[in-house]
Amino acid sequence: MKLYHHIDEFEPVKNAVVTIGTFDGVHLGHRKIIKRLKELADEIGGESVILTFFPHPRMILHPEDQNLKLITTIAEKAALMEELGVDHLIITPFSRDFSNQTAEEYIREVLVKKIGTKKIVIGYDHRFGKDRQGGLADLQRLAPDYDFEVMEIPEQDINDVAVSSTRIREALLHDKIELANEFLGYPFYITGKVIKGDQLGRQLGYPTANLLVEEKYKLIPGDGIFAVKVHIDGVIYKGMAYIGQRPTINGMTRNIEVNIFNFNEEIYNQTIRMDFYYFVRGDVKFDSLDELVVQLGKDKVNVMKLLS
Ligand SMILES: Cc1cc2nc3c(=O)[nH]c(=O)nc-3n(C[C@H](O)[C@H](O)[C@H](O)COP(=O)(O)O)c2cc1C
Ligand SMILES: Nc1ncnc2c1ncn2[C@@H]1O[C@H](COP(=O)(O)OP(=O)(O)O)[C@@H](O)[C@H]1O
Repeated sequence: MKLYHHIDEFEPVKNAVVTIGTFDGVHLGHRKIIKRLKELADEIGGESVILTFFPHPRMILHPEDQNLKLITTIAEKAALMEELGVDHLIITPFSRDFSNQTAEEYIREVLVKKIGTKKIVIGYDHRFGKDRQGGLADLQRLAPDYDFEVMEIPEQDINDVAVSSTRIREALLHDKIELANEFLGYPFYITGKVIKGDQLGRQLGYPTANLLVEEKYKLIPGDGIFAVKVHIDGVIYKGMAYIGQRPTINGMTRNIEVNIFNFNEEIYNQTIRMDFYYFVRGDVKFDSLDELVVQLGKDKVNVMKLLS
C-alpha cells in the first residue's frame, strides 16, 4: 500500500476506484466496503484508493473538545488497511481551506484532477464541500461531464457501519471486550511506549510495563484487568493488563500496565502493542499490598485459563 500524508503528494492513477471516510476501527462494516472497493478495482484493472481526513474534522473545528475518542490511531488505521490490501491511502489534513471549497470545486480539483477518479463508492448521506453543501446528487449530476461512475452504498450498510463504530466504543468503555472484538473482526489493540513507573511492580513479584499512548484521542477501555497478548519485537507473549488509578496505593494517574508472562527483559522506551481478549475483573481497592499480591496470583491463573 502506498501512503500519502497530503492529497498534493498523490499522482493520479489509472482507473482509480475511490471511497472517502473516517473508517474508525476498520471494523467488519468497513471491511465489507473495502472488499467491494477492491472487487470494483479488479474488474476494471484499476487501483483502490481511500481518502481519509486527519486530524478529524472535529479536532480542527472544535480543538477544545477533548472528548473525541477514536478506536484506532491514524497509524493503526493505516496498518489495518494495508493488511486488507488497499492500494493507496491518502490521509489529508482537514483544513479550513480544504473545507471551503465548493462541492463542484472539490469534485473537479480533488476527485477528478488530483485522484483521477473512475468510480466512487459513496454513502447516500456523505456530505462534502463548503458548509457540507455537496452530496451524492452533485456527484451523480457531474459524473457524465467528468467521466466517472458513482456507486452508492445502500442506507442499511451505512447504518450498520455507524452503529458498529458507536457500539464498539460503548462496548470498550463498558468491559465488553469480546463484543467489541466481534464487531471489529480482530482483537482491539493499543500501541504505546513503555515508560518508567514507581518501580513497585517488581517488588511485588509482578513487574508491569507501563504504556504511554501518545495519541490523546485514542480510546482506552474502561478500568479493569484484562487477558491480553503483547507484541514485542515481532514476538507475541501472553499477559495480564491493568487499566486504572491503582486505588490500593492511592495512585494519582490512570495507568495502562501489563505483566507479561514468561518474560524478563528491560523494555523501557520500546513501542509495544497489546491485543485485548477478555475482561477478567474490575478494579479493587485492597486493604494491603499483600492482599493485592494474592489477587494477582489468582488473576494470573484465570488469564492463563482464558488464553489457553
Ligand atoms: C493484573 C493486574 C491487576 C491489578 N489489579 C489492581 C487492583 O485491583 N487494584 C489496584 O489498586 N491495583 C491493581 N494493579 C496495579 C498495581 O497496583 C500496580 O501494578 C503496582 O502499583 C505497580 O505499579 P508500577 O508499575 O508503577 O510499579 C493491578 C496490576 C496488574 C498487573
Ligand atoms: N515480565 C515482565 N512484565 C512486564 N515488565 C517486565 C517484565 N520483565 C521485565 N520487565 C521490565 O520491568 C519493567 C517493569 O517493572 P516495574 O517494577 O513494574 O517498574 P515500573 O514501575 O517502572 O513499571 C518494565 O517496564 C520492563 O522494562
